[in-house]
Amino acid sequence: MKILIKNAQVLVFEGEKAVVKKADIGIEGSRIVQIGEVKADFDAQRVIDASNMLAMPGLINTHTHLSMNLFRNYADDMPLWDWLTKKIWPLEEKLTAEAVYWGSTLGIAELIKSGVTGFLDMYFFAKETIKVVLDTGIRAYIARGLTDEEEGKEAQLEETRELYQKYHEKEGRVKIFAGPHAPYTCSPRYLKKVRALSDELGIGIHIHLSETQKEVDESIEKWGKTPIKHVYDLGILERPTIAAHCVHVNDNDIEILANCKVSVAHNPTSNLKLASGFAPIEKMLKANVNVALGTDGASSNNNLNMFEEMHLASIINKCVNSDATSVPAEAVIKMATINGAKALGVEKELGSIKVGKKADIILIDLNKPHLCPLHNPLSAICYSAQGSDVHTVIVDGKILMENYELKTIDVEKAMYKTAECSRKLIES
Ligand SMILES: CSC[C@H]1O[C@@H](n2cnc3c(O)ncnc32)[C@H](O)[C@@H]1O
Ligand SMILES: [Zn+2]
Repeated sequence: MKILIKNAQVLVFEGEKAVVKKADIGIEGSRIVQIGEVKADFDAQRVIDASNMLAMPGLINTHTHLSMNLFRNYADDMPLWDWLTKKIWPLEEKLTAEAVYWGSTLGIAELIKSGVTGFLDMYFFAKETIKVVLDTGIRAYIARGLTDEEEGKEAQLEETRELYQKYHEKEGRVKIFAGPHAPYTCSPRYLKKVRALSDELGIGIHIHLSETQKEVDESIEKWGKTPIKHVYDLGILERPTIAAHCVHVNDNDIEILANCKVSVAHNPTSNLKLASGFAPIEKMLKANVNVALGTDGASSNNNLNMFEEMHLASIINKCVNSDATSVPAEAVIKMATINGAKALGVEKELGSIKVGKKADIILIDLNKPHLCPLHNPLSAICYSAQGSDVHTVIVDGKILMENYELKTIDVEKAMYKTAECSRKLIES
C-alpha cells in the first residue's frame, strides 16, 4: 500500500534542531520513502490532503498501565502509598483477563485518539494487552509486572519468558520488556533474577524508581543507599533500563543514570496529582540523561493525553527553576518522540519523520481557534494543542484513525465493556 500525504507542514529533526517545513510525505508499505515534493508518478493508492495540517512523528508514551482506566476517577486525592495499598492493590487482586482485555482496548482507543503510536505498558494479564495491540495496529512494548512480596512469584518470570518466545518482534510491532515493579516490592534476590532474565533474553528492563521521598527514606534506612544506587549495585542498570519517575534524585543518582545510559520516563501529571514532587528534568537533561515522557495509568492521571504531559513538563520546570527558558517546547517535543524511541532502543526505526524510518506519523488539524495564528508550530504543539486536535494517525504505514474516526476499534463497545468490567471488580 502506498500513501501520499500532500502539502503538510512537517516536523523534522535536523541534527539536534526541530524544524517545520512544507512538504509531501510518501509512504510505501510500513516505511517513509520520500519527503519533499513527491512526484506525480508515485502512484499512491491513498492521497491525504494535509494542506492545513502539521505532520509530526507519532507520540511515544514510555510509561503507562493501560488497563488502570478500569479505576479511572475511582480513587483520587490521595498520596501514592495510601492510593496503592488501600484502593488499587485490593482491586487488582480481583483483576480478570476480560477486564484487562477491555481496559486495554479502551486505553488504546484513547492513545490513538490523542496521537500516540507506541507505548510501554507495565501490567498484569499482558497477553490480553498484546492481543489488542495486534488487532488494533498500534505499536507496543510490554512488561509483565513483577513483584515478589508473596511466595510463588517465580511463575511471573517464566511468564515473561513465554511472552518473549511467543510475541517478541511479533508483526514487528511488539517487544517484550522485563517489568520489576519497584525496589520496594522486589527483593534483591528477585531483582538479580530479573537481571539474569534480561541478559538471557536480551530484553530491556522497566521499573518505577525514586518516585517519592518516602521511597528514598525507606531505601536509605533499609539498604543504606538510595533506590537508584541500590538497583545499580544489583546490576539492573547495566541492562537497557527505562526508569519511571526519578523524582527524588541526588547528584550521584543522576551521574549513575547518565553513566549507565538509563532513560527516565517523566510523568508530570501523576507526580503532581499524587503529590510525589517535581523531577529535576533540566538537571537530568544537562547531565545527558535521556528523558522521555509518560502518562502513568489513567487512575493516577486521570487520562492518557501526552499533549498534557508535554505542556506540564515544560511549564512546571520553568516555574521550579525560576527560569522561563527552562525545558522549552523543542525539548519536550523531543521527549515525547525521539527520546521515547531512544529509551526503547528503536531510534533507528522510530521517533522522527525521516526517509527509511517506519511510518508512524500523526496529523494535527491546524484549523482550530486555539491554534491560530500559527506563529511558531513548536510552541503550538507544546503550549496550545490538545490531544483532540489529532486528525489522522498512521502506524507502520497503516491508517488507524482518519478524520477523527478510529478504523480498528469499536470505541462504543470498548467503553461499555470497560465500564461493565470495572463495575464488576468494584462491586465483587
Ligand atoms: C506490577 S504491575 C504495575 C503496578 O504498578 C502500580 N502502579 C501504578 N501506578 C504506580 C505508580 O505511580 N507508582 C507505583 N506503582 C504504581 C499498579 O497499580 C500495579 O500494581
Ligand atoms: Zn507507574
